[in-house]
Amino acid sequence: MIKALRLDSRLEPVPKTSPAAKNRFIYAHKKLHMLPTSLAGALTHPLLAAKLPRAGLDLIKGGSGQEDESIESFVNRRFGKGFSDDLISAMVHGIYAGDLSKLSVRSTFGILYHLEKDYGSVILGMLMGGGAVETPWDRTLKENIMAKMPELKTFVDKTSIYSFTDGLEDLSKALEQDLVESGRVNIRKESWVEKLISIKDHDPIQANTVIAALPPSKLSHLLPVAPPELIYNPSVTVAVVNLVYNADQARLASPGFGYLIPRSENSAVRHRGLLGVVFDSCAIPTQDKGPSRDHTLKLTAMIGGHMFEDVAAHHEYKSSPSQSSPSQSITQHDSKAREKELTSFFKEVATDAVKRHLQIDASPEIVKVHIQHDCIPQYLVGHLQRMQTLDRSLRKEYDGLLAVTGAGYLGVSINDCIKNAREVAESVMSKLEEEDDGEAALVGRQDAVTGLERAWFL
Ligand SMILES: C=Cc1c2[nH]c(c1C)Cc1[nH]c(c(CCC(=O)O)c1C)Cc1[nH]c(c(C)c1CCC(=O)O)Cc1[nH]c(c(C)c1C=C)C2
Repeated sequence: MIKALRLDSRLEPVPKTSPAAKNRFIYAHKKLHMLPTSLAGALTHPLLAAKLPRAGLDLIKGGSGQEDESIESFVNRRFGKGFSDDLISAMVHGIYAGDLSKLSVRSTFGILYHLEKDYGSVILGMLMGGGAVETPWDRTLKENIMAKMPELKTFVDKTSIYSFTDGLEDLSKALEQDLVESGRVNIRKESWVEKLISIKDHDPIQANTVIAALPPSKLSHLLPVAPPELIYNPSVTVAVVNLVYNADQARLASPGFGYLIPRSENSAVRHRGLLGVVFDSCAIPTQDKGPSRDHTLKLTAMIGGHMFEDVAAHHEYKSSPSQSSPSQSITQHDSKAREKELTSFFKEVATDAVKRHLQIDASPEIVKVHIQHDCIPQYLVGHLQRMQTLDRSLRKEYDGLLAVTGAGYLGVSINDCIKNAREVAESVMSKLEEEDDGEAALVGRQDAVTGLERAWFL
């Protein structure tokens, strides 16, 4: 897609050899520790040394036969209590901003679930090279892409992460421009969708099929019969605080991608919900093309996630102790005023964390706070089974007229979202092309496209 959108020249790859690729940290016991990059590294990590003997049980325990459970229960069962508190909870903060006691192990760390299922042991499975979860669609896509662009393998092998010159927004902007220029797509940004109903010969828009990329709970409001699976999972809110320091006054002692705060160190009170800090200037150094390059240190702190409401309530309670309870204080605040007050609180949390964790005493020259409401869906235990049920009900209730895609279903990462969207769009197109009368091809068939087909293979 990057090639098709002619974005190659704006690509900012970070090689696997760079400090950002090699050094990811966890803040625990008042200092930064390197995050392990492999299972062997995790098992011999100093933070886990005392727990290591118990972890060996994974080799002899056998599988549980459970369909799904929380990440915490899986890790405790296989490696012993305490394993989740540091490394695993930090990783869950750094991907889902989530609570590992609630998230589904099968939907978030599917590799662990499959290693246990296939080999009876995570360690053994890894040693035997198992675990990769690949659906038939993944295999075909990989084969097709590799055949068309063999040079991509070298890029993937050499690259840790990538962004674009003006950030990931470059991708959505280029996609929009390309679609509009093609003349085949009509983007209606100002239109408000009130209901999705199946009718024929009716204004204002007729469609053979609808592919909804809305968050599931938003989609549920538009449907006459909303499947309950659409409103099961919550999403978390994350406060993103960008900090810019003068590089003469602020240096990173340990260059790398950034650091994460594990559950063991965190609480709404002590670390005030800090999930982690990205070292932007070091993570993607080539992105800054302006005169500020090499003269500024840019950091991004992420706060809240599954702790957001607790942190906000605690802060509000502290700032107006006359209120009788934290929850009461939230409802009595006007939401705009609340957001403003929270913004200055998050600035303070971020600058204070940088001072204490990175020993940067200078004041930032620029601070920007964006509160990203409901930005990461939380796949709760049983998510995959619910997606299978949803797949069935979309077939039954909507006759193949409605397909779904987006972060709320089968993967929160941008790569997953693009892959799943491409898959559903291609399947819908090929169904329409299969028969002369495209509408007839999509309606009332068991092989209708729902966008959730892969839920049966994960
Ligand atoms: C401090 C909080 C967060 C950081 N990133 C995110 C949060 C909530 C969000 C996020 N990170 C990842 C994803 C999914 C994939 C994607 O779209 O790129 C999301 C939604 C990727 C990711 N980040 C970390 C790991 C181990 C992963 C998994 C894939 C990979 O290995 O790249 C770790 C990590 N995240 C953050 C930091 C500071 C950090 C490590 C030090 C920030």
